[in-house]
Amino acid sequence: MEEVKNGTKSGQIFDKKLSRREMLRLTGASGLGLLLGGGGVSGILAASGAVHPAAPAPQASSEDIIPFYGSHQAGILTPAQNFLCFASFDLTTSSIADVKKLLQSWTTAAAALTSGTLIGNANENPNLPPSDTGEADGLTPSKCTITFGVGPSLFDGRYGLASKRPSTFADLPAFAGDSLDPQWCGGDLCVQACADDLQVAFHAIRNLARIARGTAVLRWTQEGFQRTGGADPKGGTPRNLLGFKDGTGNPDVTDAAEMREVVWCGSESPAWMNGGTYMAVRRVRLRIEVWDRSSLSDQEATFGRHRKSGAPIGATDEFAKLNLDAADPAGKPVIPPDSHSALAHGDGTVKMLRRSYSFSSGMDLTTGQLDAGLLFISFQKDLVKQFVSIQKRLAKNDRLNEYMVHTGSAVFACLPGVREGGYLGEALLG
Ligand SMILES: C=CC1=C(C)c2cc3[nH]c(cc4nc(cc5[nH]c(cc1n2)c(C)c5CCC(=O)O)C(CCC(=O)O)=C4C)c(C)c3C=C
Ligand SMILES: [Fe+2]
Repeated sequence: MEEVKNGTKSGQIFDKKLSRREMLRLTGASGLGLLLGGGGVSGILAASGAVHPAAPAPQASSEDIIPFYGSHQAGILTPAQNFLCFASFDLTTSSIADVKKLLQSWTTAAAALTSGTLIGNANENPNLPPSDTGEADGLTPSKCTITFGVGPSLFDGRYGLASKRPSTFADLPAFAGDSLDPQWCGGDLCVQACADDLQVAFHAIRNLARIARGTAVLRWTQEGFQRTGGADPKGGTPRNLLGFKDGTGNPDVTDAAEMREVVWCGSESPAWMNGGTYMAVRRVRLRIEVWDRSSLSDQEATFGRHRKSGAPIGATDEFAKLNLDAADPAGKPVIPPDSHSALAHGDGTVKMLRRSYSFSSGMDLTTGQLDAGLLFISFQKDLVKQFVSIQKRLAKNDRLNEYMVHTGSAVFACLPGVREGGYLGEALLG
């Protein structure tokens, strides 16, 4: 391993054909098995920090590239791309140095993946497993963003980080009606890869998991989708699987002051989270078979909005303000107080930025029903004041509860953005 880290020998690996004997000598006694079985060449490259972008894909144009480096991570305010591949990881190492090395390697790899270049420089050598798995070779970057977070469990006793955990950063409390399956919960690290092409997003997760071998393993994954830009060239608010426009009431991501108020952590947070944000993830299965049998007026009363326009009940403009005081001549509220929008809105002072994706993961073999729903993702600067307070209200009274069940839950601290030459989590682990 050491030999590979040092310049000349790694140069030999990449430039010259190696005999089997040379290969064994280079990789040490158990080396080749280790190389191929755990992490392969990209694992070695990752461990040595030698993951370098190759030549850009010829078709890549600037509109296809969302810059990876910046003061905040991409994939948070970025308008949601067509596809999502989400992965939660468990660390298997007991060494904080390994965690740091992994985040350094992920940083270099993510910069390559989001610019549409191959990972590593062992993609031509017939004697080595390629350092990039290749399925995105020649594809455009497709607006790929890769957003990284760390879970509360990173701050348990394993890495000496307990004193750095912000007091409000903990697993979410149990909510009424939760039916969580541990298979869809938690994680030490998360990676949210979004792109306008599913193969590009999948490629990102696959290669980051490959690089992590020996240090972290996948805990759970979920793919997601929304309507594509091709199917909706005007880019209206996407509809969820219940047929309703979802995202209308989001705060304006172009309003920097509002984003500082709602999303970005500032000086009130520990320095390592300055410019970061907290992510809440809930895997929500929708009872679509039940929903499909309910009347349009029941459906609209459930959301407090019209299905066709997305406007609040009683209004015609999708973006009209929710008037929760409006009443009909008999004094009955026009928007049901237990509708999803009314409860989520509350008095309008507590907001979050939602960036969810629909999912369809085959069927439940025991019931014959679709395992489909919403991978709810929200970003906020304070999980307790924002996500928890809204979800408590919803869990208790939301009309939508009849049609959904929360089966997975996780929270992550999405690290601040990375400057060129820096790495993810530098302020936490540096
Ligand atoms: C705790 C936060 C929320 C969860 C969980 C949640 C689940 C969930 N939501 C929909 C569909 C819609 N949500 C809508 C609005 C809305 N939802 C939340 C929060 C949670 N939703 C908020 C804060 C808001 C905005 C309220 C406001 O101030 O106006 C809407 C209406 C359109 C819109 O504003 O986006 C829909 C539709 C589903 C299907 C779901 C779980 C599966
Ligand atoms: Fe909602």
